[in-house]
Amino acid sequence: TSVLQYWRLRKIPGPPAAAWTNLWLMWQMNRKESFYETRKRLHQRYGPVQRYGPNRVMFSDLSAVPVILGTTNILPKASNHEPLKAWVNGSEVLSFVALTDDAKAARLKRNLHATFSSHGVLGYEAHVDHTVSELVGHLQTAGSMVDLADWLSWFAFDTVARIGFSEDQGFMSRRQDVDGALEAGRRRFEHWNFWWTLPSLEGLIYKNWVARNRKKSRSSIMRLAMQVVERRKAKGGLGTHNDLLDLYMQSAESDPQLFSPSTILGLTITTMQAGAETTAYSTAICMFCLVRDKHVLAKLRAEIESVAPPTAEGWDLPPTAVLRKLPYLEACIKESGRLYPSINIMLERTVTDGHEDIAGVHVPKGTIVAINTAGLNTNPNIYGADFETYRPERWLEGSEEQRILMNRANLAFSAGKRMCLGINVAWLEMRKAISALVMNFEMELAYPERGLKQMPGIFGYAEEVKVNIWPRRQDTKV
Ligand code: HEM
Repeated sequence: TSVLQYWRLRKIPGPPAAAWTNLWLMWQMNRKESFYETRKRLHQRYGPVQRYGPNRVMFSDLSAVPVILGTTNILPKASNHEPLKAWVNGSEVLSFVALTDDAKAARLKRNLHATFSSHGVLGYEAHVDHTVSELVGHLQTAGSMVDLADWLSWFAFDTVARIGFSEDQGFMSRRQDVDGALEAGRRRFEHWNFWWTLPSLEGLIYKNWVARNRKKSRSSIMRLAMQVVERRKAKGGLGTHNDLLDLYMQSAESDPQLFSPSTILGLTITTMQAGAETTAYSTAICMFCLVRDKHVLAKLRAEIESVAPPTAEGWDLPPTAVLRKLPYLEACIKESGRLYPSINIMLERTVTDGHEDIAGVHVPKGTIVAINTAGLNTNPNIYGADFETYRPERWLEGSEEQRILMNRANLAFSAGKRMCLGINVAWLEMRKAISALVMNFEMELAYPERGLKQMPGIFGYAEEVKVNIWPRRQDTKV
C-alpha cells in the first residue's frame, strides 16, 4: 500500500519522508518548533499545494477553501478527530467537534443555531458582564505582577460555566484550576496533539474493548458535566435557567431521539472543552500584542472612549451592541489571531466522489486534504508585504476587494458547515474582556525580552503573559 499511496500523489511536492510515512508528521507535531512554523516553511518551500503525509495534501490557495471547508456537498471530517472521542461504560460520549456524522452535526446545529447566532448570544450577555466585572475586581488586588494567561483561563472557564449551566466554578475567586479541570482539558488536547496523525493506532491502544467498557471516566470535566446534569434535574429541570443546558433540554423536548441524555451530556462537555481554553488563549495573546504595542493600545483606548467615555463615577463596560461597532477593536483581535493563532488544529477532510479537483489539482478520492492556514495567514498577496508585523490597520485599509480577501482567508474559527458553533460567544467574551482590561488598567510586559512563547502543536496557547499592572486613573471605576 505504501508504494500505491506514494504513486497516487507522486506529483504533489513535499518533504520526501512525508510521502512514505505518517511518522514524519508525528515527529513534526512533537518537535519543539511550532507546527504552525513548519507549515509556513512547507508553503514557502513547496508552493501553494504541499504533500504532508502518504495520503495527505494541504492547500494554501484560497480557492480551495470553499471545496475543503464547504457549505454544500461537504467533504466529511477525516479520522484525525478520532483521538478526541471518549467512551464510558460501553457508549461513546458525543464530542461535537469530533462528530464525523455530518448529517447529525447539521441537525444538531439547526436546533442550536438561533441561540448561538449573533443576536441569540446576547441572551447570555449578563453572564459575561458578571465574570468580566469579577475579573476586573480580582485584578485590583492580585498584586503588581500577574500572569494574564492564567487569569484569562480562569475567567474563560468561569464564563463558559455560567453560560453553559449557570454555575460559578470559582476559578477566579480561588485563583486556581478547580478539581484539575483545566489540567484535564489540556491533557486531552495533548493526547489529541500526539495521536491525531495515527488515529488507528490510538484506537487500538486507548479505545479497545476494555477501555471502552470502563465504568468510570477519569476526566474531571466529564465528572463535572455529569454532576451538573444531575443537579439540574434535581432543581426542576427544564425552564429554570437561562443557559445552554436549558437550551439542550428544550431541544430534547422537540427531538428526544436526537437530543438523548448522552448527547446532552456530550454537548455540555463540548461547551466546556471547545469554549473555555480556546477563548482564553486568543484573548491572552491579543492582550500580549496590545500591551507590547503602546501605539495600538492608545488607539484602541481612544476608540473605546469615543463610545464609552469614563465618567466621574468611573468607566462602565458598554453593551456588546456598542462594542460590535468598533472596527479597530475587531481588527486588533483578528490581527493577533492571524499572526499568533492559538488553534492550529488541522481541519482535515476526506475527498469524496466528484470533488477530486481542488484548486486545479487532481486529488484522488480517499485522500485527506486540509487548508494550510499558516500559508494563508502569511501570504503577502493577501495581507501585504509586512505580514510579519502586528498591524491591525491592515484590516481596515485597502480596497473593499482586499478586505473581502483577508476575511475569506481568516479561518480562525474554520469555515463552512462545520465552522465553530461558538464564534459569537467567543467574540462576545473577547470584546468585553479586552475592553475592560485596557480601559481599567495600565499594563506593561514584565519580561519584554522573552517575547510570546506559544506551545508547539495544534494548540498554541501562551505559556505566560506576565504583566506589571496598576489601575489606570483614580477617576475610573477600579
Ligand atoms: C476564540 C475562541 C474560539 C476559537 C478560535 C474556536 C475555533 C474553532 C475551530 C477552528 C473549530 C473547528 C474545529 C475542527 O473542525 O476541528 C471549532 C469548532 C467548534 N467550536 Fe469553537 N472556537 C472558539 C470558541 C468556542 C466557544 C466559546 C464555543 C462554545 C461555547 C465553541 C464551540 C465549538 C463547537 C461546538 C465546535 C464544533 C462545530 C462542528 O464541528 O460543527 N467554540 N471552533
